[in-house]
Amino acid sequence: MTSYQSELGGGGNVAEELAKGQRAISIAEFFEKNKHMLGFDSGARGLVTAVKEAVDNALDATEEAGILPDLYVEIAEVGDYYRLVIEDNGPGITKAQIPKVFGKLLYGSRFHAREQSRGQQGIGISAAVLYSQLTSGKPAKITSRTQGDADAQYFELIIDTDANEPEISVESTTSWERPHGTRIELEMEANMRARQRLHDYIKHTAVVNPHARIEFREPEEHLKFERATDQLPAETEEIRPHPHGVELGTLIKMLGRTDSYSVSGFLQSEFTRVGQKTADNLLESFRDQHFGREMSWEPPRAGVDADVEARVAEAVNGKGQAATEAFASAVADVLSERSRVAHHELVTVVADAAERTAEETGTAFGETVRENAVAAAWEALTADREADLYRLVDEVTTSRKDDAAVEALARRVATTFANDEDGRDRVTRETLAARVGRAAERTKERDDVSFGDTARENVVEAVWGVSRTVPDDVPPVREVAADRDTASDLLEAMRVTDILSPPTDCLAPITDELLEEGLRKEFDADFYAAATRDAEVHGGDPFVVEAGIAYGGDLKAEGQVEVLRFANRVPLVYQQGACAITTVVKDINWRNYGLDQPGGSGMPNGPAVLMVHVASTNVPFTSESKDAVASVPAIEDEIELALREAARELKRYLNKRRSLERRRHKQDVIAEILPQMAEKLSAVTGRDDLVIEDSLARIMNNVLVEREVGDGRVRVVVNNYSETNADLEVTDILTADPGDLDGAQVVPMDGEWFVKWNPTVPSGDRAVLEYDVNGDADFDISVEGVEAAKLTINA
Ligand SMILES: Nc1ncnc2c1ncn2[C@@H]1O[C@H](COP(=O)(O)OP(=O)(O)OP(=O)(O)O)[C@@H](O)[C@H]1O
Repeated sequence: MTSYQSELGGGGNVAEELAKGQRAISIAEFFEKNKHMLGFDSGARGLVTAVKEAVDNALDATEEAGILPDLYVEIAEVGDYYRLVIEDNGPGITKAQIPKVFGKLLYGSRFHAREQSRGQQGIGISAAVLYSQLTSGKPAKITSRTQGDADAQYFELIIDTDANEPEISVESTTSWERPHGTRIELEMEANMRARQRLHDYIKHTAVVNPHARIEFREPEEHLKFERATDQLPAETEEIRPHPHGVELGTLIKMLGRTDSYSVSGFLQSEFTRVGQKTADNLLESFRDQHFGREMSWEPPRAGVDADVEARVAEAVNGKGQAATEAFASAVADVLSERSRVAHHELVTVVADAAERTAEETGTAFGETVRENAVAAAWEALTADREADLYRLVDEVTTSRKDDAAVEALARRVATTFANDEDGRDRVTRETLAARVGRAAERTKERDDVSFGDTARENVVEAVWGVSRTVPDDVPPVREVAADRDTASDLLEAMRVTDILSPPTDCLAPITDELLEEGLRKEFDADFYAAATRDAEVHGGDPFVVEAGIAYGGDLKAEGQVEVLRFANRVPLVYQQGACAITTVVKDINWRNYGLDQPGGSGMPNGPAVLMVHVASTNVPFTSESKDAVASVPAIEDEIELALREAARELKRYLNKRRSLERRRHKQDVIAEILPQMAEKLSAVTGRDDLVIEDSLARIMNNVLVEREVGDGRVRVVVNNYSETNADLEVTDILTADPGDLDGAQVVPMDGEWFVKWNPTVPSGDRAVLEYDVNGDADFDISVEGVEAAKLTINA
């Protein structure tokens, strides 16, 4: 580093020297030096990232255009470099846009759109171009043809990193066999050390995009993933942000930009799920946050010392006795009917009484008289705050509390209202909690009685519950935007108001069925389960988490389970350890769900694959390379819930499997002992051999199916020794025609007859299924509706 220290004593101006070297840095220059941030840290990884960026874009573009994707990905060695070609059958890119899309970082169509897409920042493919030009010095070659165009456009370009602008070397038209789509050719320094990851990425992309056809050719292998469905993922709609989870800075920015004058209009036009009713609720909460609520008090009973009527009458001057009395009694009458009255309610009561009295007596009660009347009545209402608060506190604190202590606490809280200069007994919830807290501390110090957190919270809740939201007008948008505290009050109101979950038509989850289907296609296991959660919100963006589990079968039994991570249908290949999905997997106690987990935390072991998909209009990644989901608590919670949902099914399956295994073991033991006992018994008693199948089925509480054949009559006898009713499907396959049968379905097929019954056999009961056959016949029976381990067939 250049040192200016020696110059300090010489009167030189270091800041000015430094200023000479200070200049703006273009984003392209920045990433040229920091390519690892975009996932281009090595040749092996660079290749995976470039493929990923181009394939993600191709899938986004085709889906957006409603086209079933047909992709071709080729990696070939050319001299010292690798050439990467990616072709899609998407809508193509217009001639004017091609240079910017590929030759300018941070240029794209998705950054400002609240809609689920693989691309987010407009940096991916231009970063691949940058990496290729840096390592090979060769330009990117782009061919693109839009629908209906006779020719395709062809460009060769690099990025001018000083300016972050495209530098075009070739611009022409060309013919191309694809009627529409885009072809990208990049040459780069690379290697195939990450072959497995590359294969995994393509394979898993095919799994979660069953509507795509992907052909993948690399130096050693040529793979084709045919499409499994012609169904495109549900079309997504762009949405506005959801009020839950928006951050303060964003809110202030939105307030500054909106054309709305009123906060209600702003909320309704800028956010999703806010209609008139929700906006009203939200404003009510905003008022509570911003102005505080007004405490309401029980009106004094008529005739007592604080008589409202007398006080009001006293406060009125010069209106004549009759009118004054009529007015005072009108006020007192209405108040006496109310259980509680807050200051602004009193103002209305007085105004109404004034209007009515004026109509009846012809005497007008102007502003000053009304104000005096309000002040007088308010004095009467608040004359004994202490007694009122005592009743509230007493109701919500345990009966074990000493009466004097409750009184002391009530008195202290009452004093805070009395001392408040506002005079309307207005208080925010936060201030109220602080006041109750202080009063409780005092009561502890002075009276040695403690009110714990719960008691304090109950008192706050009781007071807040009887306090009234004020009718004041909320400030207009421009005032909210100009004051950080007011904006923060609005934000808090947005957070606490119940608002319908965001619409999910901006998201395209895989769905639990397809997720399970995908796992089945990919993994040979014994058990599969999947769960899709309802949409939630983070930072104003909706998201859905899905999880799937495959277990057993051919899955590797030793070592840790495999975790497949997906974000917006894109497999995440790198940085597993830094991903919120991994963290959540490790934090779950998998022993509860029947998986082995040394030490009770960390990655579980065993023959299982865990799959998690996070779909959102804005997936928060840990870095620009989009390899790992960031630790956002709302998302982590949903990942956990989705995994647990699927894991509960795994647990049920494993429990059942274990109990069946135990049963099978018991049955094996009995099956071994029983014949020996029967033999001994026959020998001792000298009787014929005993039929033991029946006994075995009875001991094991099985369903026993036996066949008896005699004189052309076939009897299939079903004995249900189990403890539950059995809904069975019994199919007898025979080599002779049984003719038409009552209660059974007969289907002839290739010289065989399938006779099918659907009997329901109650627990402890039996069913007899009969038919006739002519001549000899072979039989083969199959029974569905009861697990193999609980079935004994003797037929
Ligand atoms: N194959 C393609 N067909 C049509 N349009 C494309 C294609 N590839 C890229 N685009 C357009 O170019 C834009 C920029 O792509 P880029 O990969 O740089 O960013 P992105 O996909 O929007 O976001 P991210 O940086 O997260 O990948 C896209 O938003 C899209 O509009």
